[in-house]
Amino acid sequence: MPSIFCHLSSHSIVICREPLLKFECKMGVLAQKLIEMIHTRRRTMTFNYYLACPEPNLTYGLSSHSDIGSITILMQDAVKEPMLDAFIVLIGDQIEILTNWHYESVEHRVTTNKTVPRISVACFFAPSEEDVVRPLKEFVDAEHPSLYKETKFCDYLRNGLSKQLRGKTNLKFSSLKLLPA
Ligand SMILES: O=C(O)CCC(=O)C(=O)O
Ligand SMILES: [Fe+2]
Repeated sequence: MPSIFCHLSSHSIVICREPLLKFECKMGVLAQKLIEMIHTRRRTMTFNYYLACPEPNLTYGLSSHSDIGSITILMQDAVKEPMLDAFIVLIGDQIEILTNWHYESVEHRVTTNKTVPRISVACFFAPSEEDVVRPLKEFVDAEHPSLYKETKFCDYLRNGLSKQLRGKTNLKFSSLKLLPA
């Protein structure tokens, strides 16, 4: 079993490079920077098992949230079957902050199924806890003032983990503008 974890963990780094390289095509900058800043640092993985629920409309597997880190690679079993043999790539809050809201972190939730349980594996890539995250200078100018203050990732993480999941409210912790409650 431990070797499966190692295999998944090292492959997830390779998988993570692909979507990050797409950033370069769009922005003409940054892919390497994003890769260096993000994926080589804090890497965690969760294995999720969602029980079947006879009344799925009355419960969530996981309520609505955006991921605290930079990028999440999600592997799902066949239950949801959005696309077999595909990974889902979710942009997390740290990419929203780094790109000064050029890319938005994606709000998502998990629903349950009536009859079958569901399994997923999520690989979370994030800055290291000592990293200070702020919008990269390439995304800040007179027309696009910085929307986020400098935040040590460990403080952002601690704040996020101390709260219930609730939409994109974690971003308030770093935001320089007033966000709706
Ligand atoms: O299990 C899933 O499909 C998503 C899990 C998730 O969003 C999370 O762990 O942050
Ligand atoms: Fe998530």
